[in-house]
Amino acid sequence: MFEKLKHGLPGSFFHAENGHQAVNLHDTRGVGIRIEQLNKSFGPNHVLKDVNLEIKAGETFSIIGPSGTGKSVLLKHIVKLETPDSGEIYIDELPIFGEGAKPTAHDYRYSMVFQSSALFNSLTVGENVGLWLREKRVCKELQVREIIKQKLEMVGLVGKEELRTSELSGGMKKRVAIARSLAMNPDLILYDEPTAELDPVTTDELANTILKLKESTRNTTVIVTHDLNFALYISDRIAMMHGGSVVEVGTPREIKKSDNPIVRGFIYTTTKGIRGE
Ligand SMILES: Nc1ncnc2c1ncn2[C@@H]1O[C@H](COP(=O)(O)OP(=O)(O)OP(=O)(O)O)[C@@H](O)[C@H]1O
Repeated sequence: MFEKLKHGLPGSFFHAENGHQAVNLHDTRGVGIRIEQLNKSFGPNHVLKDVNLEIKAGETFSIIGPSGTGKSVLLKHIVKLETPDSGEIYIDELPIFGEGAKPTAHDYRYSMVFQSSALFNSLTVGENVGLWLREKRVCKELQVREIIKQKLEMVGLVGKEELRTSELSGGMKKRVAIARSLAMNPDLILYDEPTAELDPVTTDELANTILKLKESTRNTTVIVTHDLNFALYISDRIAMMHGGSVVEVGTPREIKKSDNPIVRGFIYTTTKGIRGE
């Protein structure tokens, strides 16, 4: 069954660079990301305009901004689902694109939690979480089961292994998608609009889940969201994108106090006038 599924995986939601090496399922480290002068156009649409950004190892970093401003496109470049027209991304100081980029030089694992959760409805919760482990045959079945249990516990879904994903609420699906991403102990985890389609209570629960995960993992977390309150609550630092460029970077406190009119306008429209402290 998993051989079949391998060909149907929707995008690279988990990936190990230097995949020929033995997978260490225990240690997690954060990776540092440096984005330099990144440009990307789709036909006449110049989406990313000289984007520069530095994300520190172990940070929870959110990229916020209005719809259509290039946040998801930027995220896709970090996981190489898109290739830039110019510029470079360095992960732990090693380039991932242009000349000098050697996939074998990288030894980090990354996974992405998509907006849609991208779960297999025909599989149970446990089977979805264990998919990568079984596909890559990284450990024995007994250990796979232990890891599934452990990761479900980490996202607050104890004892839900046998449920079909079609039976779950949107918030639970999101948690399963996170547990599945955690199964490989990623050094870098990326979320694309994690709160989309979630109600305020479920959004709050998800925020607390992500915060709690940071107590037990050392990975770097990058989140794309237009949900300002969510970003302010969970992030170490936030970048604001506008019109394809990064217009401000700072801690939640700095963002709330920013004098940048674009940031102020975004805060005003998304919080209906709640001003920074
Ligand atoms: N594969 C693609 N081909 C053509 N245009 C694309 C492609 N991917 C993204 N775009 C365009 O790039 C622009 C930025 O899209 P992106 O998805 O990054 O926006 P966003 O800031 O994440 O907003 P949203 O939250 O609405 O997705 C949009 O104009 C979009 O239509």
